[in-house]
Amino acid sequence: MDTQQQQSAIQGAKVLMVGAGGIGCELLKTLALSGFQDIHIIDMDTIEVSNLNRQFLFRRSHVGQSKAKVARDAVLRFRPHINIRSHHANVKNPEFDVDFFKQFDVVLNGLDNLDARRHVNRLCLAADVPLVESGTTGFLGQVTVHVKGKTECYECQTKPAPKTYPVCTITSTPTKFVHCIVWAKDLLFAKLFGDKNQDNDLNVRANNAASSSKETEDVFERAEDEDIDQYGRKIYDHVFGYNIEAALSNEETWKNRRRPRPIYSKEVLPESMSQQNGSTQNCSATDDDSTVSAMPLLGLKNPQELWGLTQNSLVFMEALKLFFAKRKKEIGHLTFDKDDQLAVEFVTAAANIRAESFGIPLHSLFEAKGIAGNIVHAVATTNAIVAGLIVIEAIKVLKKDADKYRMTYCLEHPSRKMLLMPVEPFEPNPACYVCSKTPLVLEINTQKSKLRDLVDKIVTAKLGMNLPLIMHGASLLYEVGDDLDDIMVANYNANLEKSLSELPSPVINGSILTVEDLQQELSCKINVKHREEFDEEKEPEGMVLSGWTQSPATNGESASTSNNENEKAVDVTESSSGPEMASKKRRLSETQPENHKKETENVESDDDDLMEIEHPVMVSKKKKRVE
Ligand SMILES: Nc1ncnc2c1ncn2[C@@H]1O[C@H](COP(=O)(O)OP(=O)(O)OP(=O)(O)O)[C@@H](O)[C@H]1O
Ligand SMILES: [Zn+2]
Repeated sequence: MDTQQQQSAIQGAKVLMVGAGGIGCELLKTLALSGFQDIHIIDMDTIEVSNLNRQFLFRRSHVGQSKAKVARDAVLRFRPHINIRSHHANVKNPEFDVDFFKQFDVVLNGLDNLDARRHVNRLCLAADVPLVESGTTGFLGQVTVHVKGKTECYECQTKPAPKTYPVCTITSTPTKFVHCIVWAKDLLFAKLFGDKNQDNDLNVRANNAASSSKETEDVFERAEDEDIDQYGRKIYDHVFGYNIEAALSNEETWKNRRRPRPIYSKEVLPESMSQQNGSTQNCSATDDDSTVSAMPLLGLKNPQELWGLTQNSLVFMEALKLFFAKRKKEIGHLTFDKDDQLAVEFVTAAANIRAESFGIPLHSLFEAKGIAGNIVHAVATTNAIVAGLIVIEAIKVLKKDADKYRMTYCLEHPSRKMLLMPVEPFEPNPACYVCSKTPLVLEINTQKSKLRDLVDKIVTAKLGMNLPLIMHGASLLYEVGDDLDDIMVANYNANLEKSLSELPSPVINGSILTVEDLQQELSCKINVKHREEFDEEKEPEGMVLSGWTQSPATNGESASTSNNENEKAVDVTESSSGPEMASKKRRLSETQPENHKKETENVESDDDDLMEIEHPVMVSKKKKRVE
């Protein structure tokens, strides 16, 4: 195809871009400059100050406005005659159904979360529209191409589960700062300011459980007339003092571990907090409650500075008071948000006090925020490179140049002098439940587990279904939708509370469930296996879903790259702790079988196990796409 034909393919194409953030801004600009003329953008977010350093289509005056709309307007200024439509909405909304997707020639993802990526993958499969998927994490990035029936879909390869920590490490025996952060944000912050009804393992208790000074259930409740300073000290003493003492009384735990030190407020805080320069009373009446912060009240300016125990204790108290004084209405509904300054201050301080107690090095607010928010600082250049690669692949897709499709990985360290590693796409995984409709196996205690557990932990969390429907034989057990009448809703709600074996159509060992999402046009079968016991640490969900494996046929085979210099192949494996590639294996492709050469390189991973990020997934790439 000559340049003229390529240009007309570009000009005639209708493109959907999902996400107008770091990658999206670059992508929209590159699409417009490459000659694309009909572009839809979906983004659900508004612009934040923290976006401005890299999302260059946005200015300070746009803060609070729709990303999709502002991005559109910015590009129309230098390409006024092209057609750009913006949708300030969640791509999971029902209006973006299969018919909506069918109008596009290609869909380009610039998203930042697995959930939305999976949803778009399913709609692209259902609408039979090619998808170019992307992601970046710092210096790492990737662009992959997914064409139904020809290449693997986005979900053909299992994604590494987010990093989790054993409950007892978090509640009783932290050894790293990240453990203290998880405790401060998921347990303490959630207990104080989040939904009170949620289960919470906050209370560290000795096995005899007798030594906690108070009825733990009551400690976190603040009585109407309770003085806020008293309340703050009570929480402080409970979580950093009594609970540590209670834990210490369990001698077994500390046989081979460093013993933590209980810390009480009277050791570190002045008798009266009003003696300090910080006090909520000093807050000016004009303060915007949503941006309220403890740091300025305590004369703390530099987020990169390391605070000592006393400063952390003061921040802890001050932040807690500010939540009650300024953000009372939100208490009971808050979840930790890395962009919520007061929440970050509270979590940093609490994590540091706990770290001090356990002899773990303290961290600055800046560092703590990065850990708590799973932040890997974005690199604008990686986004720009990835956006360019997306457009290159989109053009190949439009030209139907299937043999030229490439998945490209941006590496942090050169490998054979290359920072961009192109790999041929692979064929669909026959064991993929999304594109190959392979049945799944669920091991579950059918007598104890409720339908609600199945819906929450498997259908929603694992299978990523938005509007699920669950059937057993001809019996409809559960469905979600707007058009259900009251009787149906009541029936389904009643079913949710029943154990699987008590359902109107009992689900027992050997039962086969059909789970569907009508919006995603996805249906899969689940073979149920009854199992009595689950390992609390290793299988905390109390059920195990399997059957969705890497394609067995793909193991050990190589893939050729586009770089014909040596026809190399890459086998990129992600480290369990994050996006760093633990090892990269390259070998000569099938085109040079007599020379099968294998080498492994280690790429240094300089991060610890601190992230649970949703990031580009670098997995083993093994089998060539069917031509
Ligand atoms: N379900 C969704 N529907 C529509 N847009 C989405 C959805 N999920 C994520 N996005 C958008 O994808 C974009 C991802 O961009 P990016 O990774 O740069 O994140 P960000 O939120 O802009 O930045 P940061 O997370 O670093 O503060 C965001 O603008 C976000 O609103
Ligand atoms: Zn698949």
